Amino acid sequence: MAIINKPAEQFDTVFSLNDSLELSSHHEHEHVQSRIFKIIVIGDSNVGKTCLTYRFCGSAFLKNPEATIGVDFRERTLELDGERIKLQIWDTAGQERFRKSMVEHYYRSVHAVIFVYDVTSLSSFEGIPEWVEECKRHSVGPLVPRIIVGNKCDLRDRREVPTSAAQCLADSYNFPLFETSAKDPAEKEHVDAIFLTLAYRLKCHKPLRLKEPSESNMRNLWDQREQEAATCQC
Ligand SMILES: Nc1nc2c(ncn2[C@@H]2O[C@H](COP(=O)(O)OP(=O)(O)OP(=O)(O)O)[C@@H](O)[C@H]2O)c(=O)[nH]1
Repeated sequence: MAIINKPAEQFDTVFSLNDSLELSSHHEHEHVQSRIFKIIVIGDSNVGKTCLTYRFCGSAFLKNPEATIGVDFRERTLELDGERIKLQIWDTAGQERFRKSMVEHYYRSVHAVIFVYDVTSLSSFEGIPEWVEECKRHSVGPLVPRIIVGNKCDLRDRREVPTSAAQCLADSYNFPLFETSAKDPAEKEHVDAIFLTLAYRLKCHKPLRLKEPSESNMRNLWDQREQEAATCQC
């Protein structure tokens, strides 16, 4: 199952699997400039944020992911209607102790947000409003596109969050809702659709060329992440 709703005023283009679309690795055509968009993926620990981003950027299902410490960066370049769009995806840590020093970085200059919950975990779904609040506290404005994603739909017998409840919540925020599975290979296109929906939305509404974060900024973040991993007591 993929796109559940599509409120027109929030998302005037929702990616359809029939749209013609070219995807390319970011190693190709390095000389061609792309517009770059930062997307953060947030939600409770263990809901599958890493697996979803890995599925989108690397195609496969990541079998034994470790808890994210700080942040992991992945990116994928798309060609949409002849324009190159680079999605820089920030896979954030769900565990509070691994987020602490990074939170400000997550939200700085963010272009879109994906909230993830696990359909087999009611508490992860009930946590979504708190994640929405956290975005607000960090000044993520109302025009920043947001999507709610229910992951792990392959675990049909263990579902705790009915689609109707999720739809209700999504409607209350006027965010699109997707349900999918990072694990089920048949859902790969639907995982793509989540990111592509955002890419289309960003492409159509952000005409400015955005600056890519400098190499040194990215290095600083990585250094911070390494330090956190080294001092972690777990
Ligand atoms: N059955 C099933 N398991 C999944 C799916 N996605 C992720 N998992 C499993 O859920 C667990 C957590 O996945 P992660 O992607 O590491 O979760 P996360 O949200 O990034 O966790 P943190 O890094 O702690 O925030 C792993 O054991 C995955 O194998 C899915 O779609 N279906």
